[in-house]
Amino acid sequence: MKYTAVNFVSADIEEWQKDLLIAELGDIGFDTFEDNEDGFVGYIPSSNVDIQALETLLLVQVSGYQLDYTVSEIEEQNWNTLWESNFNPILVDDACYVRATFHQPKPTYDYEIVIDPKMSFGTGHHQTTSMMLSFILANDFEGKRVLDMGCGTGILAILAAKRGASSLVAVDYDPICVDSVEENKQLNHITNLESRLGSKDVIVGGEFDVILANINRNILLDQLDTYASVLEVGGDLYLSGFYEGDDLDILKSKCESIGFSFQEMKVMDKWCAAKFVKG
Ligand SMILES: C[S@@+](CC[C@H](N)C(=O)[O-])C[C@H]1O[C@@H](n2cnc3c(N)ncnc32)[C@H](O)[C@@H]1O
Repeated sequence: MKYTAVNFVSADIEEWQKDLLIAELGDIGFDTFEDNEDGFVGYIPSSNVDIQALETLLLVQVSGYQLDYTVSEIEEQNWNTLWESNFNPILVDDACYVRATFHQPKPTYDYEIVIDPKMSFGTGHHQTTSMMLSFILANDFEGKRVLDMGCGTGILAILAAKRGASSLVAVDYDPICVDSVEENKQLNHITNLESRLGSKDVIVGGEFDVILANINRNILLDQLDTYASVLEVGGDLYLSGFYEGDDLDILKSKCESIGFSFQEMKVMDKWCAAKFVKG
């Protein structure tokens, strides 16, 4: 499988510039980013990218930051070895230890998740994943039917399973992520998790008590009506992948207009996560 990479060639690219690039490329489906020796790179499966949208975005937006960039296609395999050298274990809220297969187990913590992310997003290192894991740790999942939309590695569904969820559906439109969920559920001995390839179309008609969706503002806005149609009254909706401020206000007002009430939000480095309940 081929990936399209946009490489921002600058040794001293600022953190705020990276955040903006993540937000803007995220709107057209980029979800994997990393620093490398030449600068900052965003990746997307080539089959998911609209090259015209990408070129327009780079021309109109990114050139405004005066950043040089190159666009290229890479093979998935090249990238797999990169994350392995960069992935350190991470501890969330002193309770959930996330590690790769090649790290030593740490039985000291309440929950341990073993992840083999390959090309998928979701190791707990990104602020949005970390805040969603915090929500899962702090809320009741016992006996709940859970949907993890935009599941990446499946990390959120895996923690929800370990917190007692009765059944889980993990959905991603990227086949690499679906393979990754299958692999990660074995690594974590999870037997009640079903992975599905697709998007909001594959959940129509479903019934869930909890929805977890860490994607990005525009995709969430597009999918909220579907979430409302498959979530039970009183069910919990956790969203992330957007910024505090305007993004949050826009999502909040859309949620409230379709019957969700806002409960709580978390903010980490400008990223935001929010909990809503269906009225
Ligand atoms: C930010 S990652 C989140 C991964 C993981 N849930 C986490 O919290 O770390 C977003 C994921 O959503 C998927 N995605 C993006 N747009 C989607 C869409 N329209 N339908 C389904 N999945 C989508 C991407 O492939 C990616 O795996």
